[in-house]
Amino acid sequence: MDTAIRVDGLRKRYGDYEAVRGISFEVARGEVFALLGRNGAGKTTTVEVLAGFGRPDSGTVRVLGHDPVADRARVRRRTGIMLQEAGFFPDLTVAQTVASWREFVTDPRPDVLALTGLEHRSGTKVRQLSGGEKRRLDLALALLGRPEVLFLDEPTAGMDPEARRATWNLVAELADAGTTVLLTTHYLEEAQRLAGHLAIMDGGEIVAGGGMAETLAGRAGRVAFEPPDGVRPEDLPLPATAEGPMLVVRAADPDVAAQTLLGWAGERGVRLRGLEVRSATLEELFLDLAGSAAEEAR
Ligand SMILES: Nc1ncnc2c1ncn2[C@@H]1O[C@H](COP(=O)(O)OP(=O)(O)OP(=O)(O)O)[C@@H](O)[C@H]1O
Repeated sequence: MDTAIRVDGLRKRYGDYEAVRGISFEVARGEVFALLGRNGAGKTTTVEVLAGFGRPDSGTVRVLGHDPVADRARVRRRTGIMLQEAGFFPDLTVAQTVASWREFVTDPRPDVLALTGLEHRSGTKVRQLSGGEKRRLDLALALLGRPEVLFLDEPTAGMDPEARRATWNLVAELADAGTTVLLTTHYLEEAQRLAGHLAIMDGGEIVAGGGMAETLAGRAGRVAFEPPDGVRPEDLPLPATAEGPMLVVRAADPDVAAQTLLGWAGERGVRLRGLEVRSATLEELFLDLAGSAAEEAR
């Protein structure tokens, strides 16, 4: 594998508290890798170490083959960073902000405001931008230097659904063009759409991870429908449980289960109202893991 990011046994503490407890993972070039986990899991700490803002207490990290602290200048030139809290000058306009950053970049990309849908806000002062627009400006700045590796820490937090989707498309295009992206997010749909690989952190450790498809494979999907009049769950051809107002069948292949149910319903002239068929989602995996972590803590 052509590795862009390598983390090996990384540990990082704040005083007595160990926020990252010996994690290892690799990200291939041109891949989107999602680092997921509850608040306080250690994601931002990991990204900050990779971005060269802090040294590992033990373990090693490499970005494009370099130590991000010892080779800071070299790594910075080839990476773009969007952290959770961007420091802007509130009285500069969007265009002035971009212009001031361009000075630090050789061969800056000219189209970053168009890419992030901010062209119409060029003349607006940063203090007047909405939270989601500030995230977009931060992303625009991260893209100025045509980075080979992009660190995106909760990039779409606060964005409206349209801006979020536009950002997903942009990230996917960047990855298609060869950019490596390390993404943290609390939007599991975002991770599921964008990332080829993922790691789920909890309490500073990686508790699940691997390829997105493999991680979700073998987990049950679900078929849900409103209970048909006069039908008891035990009459159905597949075991179903009541979840709120719906009956739910869990199955490794939900499409096949739905066909079985529809065939059964067709033969009896019964309608399956509100039918929903869904593959396993990352959200379900995440909630299962969070549930088992909470149980272990008890
Ligand atoms: N500068 C700091 N000093 C002390 N403790 C810190 C510091 N930064 C983070 N922590 C603690 O380290 C742990 C991991 O924090 P981190 O920000 O890496 O988590 P996270 O997974 O990014 O969370 P979130 O989803 O809320 O952004 C948390 O318990 C946090 O309180």
